[in-house]
Amino acid sequence: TTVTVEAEASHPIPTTLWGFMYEDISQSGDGGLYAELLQNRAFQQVTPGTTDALNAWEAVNGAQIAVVSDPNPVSNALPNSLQVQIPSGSSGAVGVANTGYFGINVDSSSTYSASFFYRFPTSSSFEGNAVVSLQTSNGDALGSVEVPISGSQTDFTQVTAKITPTSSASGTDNRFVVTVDGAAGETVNFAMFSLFPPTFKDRANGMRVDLAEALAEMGPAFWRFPGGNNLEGQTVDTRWQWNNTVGSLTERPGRLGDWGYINTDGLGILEYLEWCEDLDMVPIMAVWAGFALGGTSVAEDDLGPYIQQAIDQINFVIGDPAESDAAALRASLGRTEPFALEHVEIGNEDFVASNTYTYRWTNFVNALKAEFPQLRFLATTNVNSPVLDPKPEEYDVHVYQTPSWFADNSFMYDDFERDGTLYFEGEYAAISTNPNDIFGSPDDGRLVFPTMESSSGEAAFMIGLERNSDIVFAAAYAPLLNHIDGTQWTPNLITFDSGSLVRSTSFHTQTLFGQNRGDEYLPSTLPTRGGTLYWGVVRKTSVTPNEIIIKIANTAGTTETLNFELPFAVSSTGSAQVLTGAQTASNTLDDPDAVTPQTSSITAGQNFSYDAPGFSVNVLTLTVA
Ligand SMILES: [NH3+][C@H]1C[C@H](O)[C@@H](O)[C@@H]1CO
Repeated sequence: TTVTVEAEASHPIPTTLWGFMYEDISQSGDGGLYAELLQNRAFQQVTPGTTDALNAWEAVNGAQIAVVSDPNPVSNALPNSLQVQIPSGSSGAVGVANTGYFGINVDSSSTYSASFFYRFPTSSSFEGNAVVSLQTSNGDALGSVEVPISGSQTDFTQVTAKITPTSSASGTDNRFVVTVDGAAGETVNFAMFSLFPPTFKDRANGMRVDLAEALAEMGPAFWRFPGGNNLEGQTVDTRWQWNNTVGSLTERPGRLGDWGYINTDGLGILEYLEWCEDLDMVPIMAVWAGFALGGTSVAEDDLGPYIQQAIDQINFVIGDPAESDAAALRASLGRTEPFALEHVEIGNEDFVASNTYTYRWTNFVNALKAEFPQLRFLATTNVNSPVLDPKPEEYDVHVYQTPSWFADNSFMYDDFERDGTLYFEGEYAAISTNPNDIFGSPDDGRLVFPTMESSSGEAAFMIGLERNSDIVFAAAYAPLLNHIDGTQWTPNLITFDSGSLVRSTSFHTQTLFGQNRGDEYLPSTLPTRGGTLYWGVVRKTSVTPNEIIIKIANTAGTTETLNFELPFAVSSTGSAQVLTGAQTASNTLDDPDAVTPQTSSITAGQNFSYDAPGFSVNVLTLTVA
């Protein structure tokens, strides 16, 4: 294959092109990126007296434990507490243990911040210590600290403690334990426990370090949040609501998320926005748009309060504290300056409810555009179907398909009319090798981890997105994260457990694109539509001398030779970063580095040839002479 490259750029490449779609799915947030180690820490949204209410909690040494609706709760947002009754005649350390999110990683090089609220429902003369410890599941102490508690305390008060383990655990089957001396035979109510390891950039209430660092490696330019289906709620009342996710953790009620587990909302709108700044990402923020996933659409005449909530949400992000209560709330939480915000998405995947989106879109966008004329709003129905008023400036397009679909549709946007509309390829992934059952189970073709076949297919598609980045301003693989022990969707970019993570072959593909961006697109001989070999050429003008970056995807199993003919001289040697492996090669938690990008130097020059291995993603970097 001969590839002739033009000297004149066709268009600038948007800085926002490669980034992340995030939602709390498969414990991506709670139990994942959000660093809180305790599951069910505050008994949010559970029914007192039930077994489920005690999820992740166990009695220690004979304590009688139950979640109760507390007559004197720690807050109105957290009405439940854990009542621990120590039978008279007990002896030794008696209390409760939390098993975390399928385990707790304990590293002796870390100091852990523990806290809980307690009160004695009946005043007592007890004066003693609670022992707060990290233990292996068979009771070996890893670290512990004592905190004084008093029977005179009948209103909730918070105790905090730092635990520095004296040894690291061999695995993650560990527990957080709070006990008192059983001889006292007391009853104690506990509320909102918490256990944090060190966090990314040491932010309070922050992110798990290894996951945050892996995400940063991909060089993302944007962060779409809070969903995805998890924005929507199965019902109107359980939708994501920005104002329930801000302020003190004792003021956040949590909600039943759309993926079947309770969201603490400890990772809330302000934490998301600060996270965007920590990774130099622009937010693409969604507002709830009147449709709940269970099928309810709010009637047009009833949209007012929800539109106001969206206006408040946006004002929390960019408003003037002197003009808006929501912006004043932001300032009261320490952030006077507005955040950067340009794109607001109206709903999620409203093609499932396009019959009501026609009026929901019109009402939301007309109101929001009037309040925030500088913002651009994204529609989430199929492009121009139904026709929407006002005509959307931007659409969020999603596709989950087979690896070959992605190669076959690398030219999808070449055929789009250039009418000023911009496109966000907001979710895409090759998820199954079975075209007749894309969303099926692993024994019917569904991928559990990405493979070199799926990742090279995605790369072919991404090469098309980059060629069409005059109208495609952003694109994200989805979903981003999953906890191996609490997954609702595969494959994912990063799979993790309580103590480790794996960078999938698609993670490496995203990194190869995110870390090798050009500023402008150089047209070249077009790949064959429906073929198996794809390439694209960009120029990086932000460095001197400029760099020419050539991305190549080979979605077939055989090596392909490309002969490049450049319109100007480049250095005689260049670098090649190559991700390649067998068709079904995957990185897994058991073998996290089975397939990793390899960098080597290549012979280059104005005319040179390059052999792209079978099932490969290649990035060639040349220096203009
Ligand atoms: N159903 C998919 C599409 C939706 O937007 C996401 O929440 C889901 C997984 O990424």
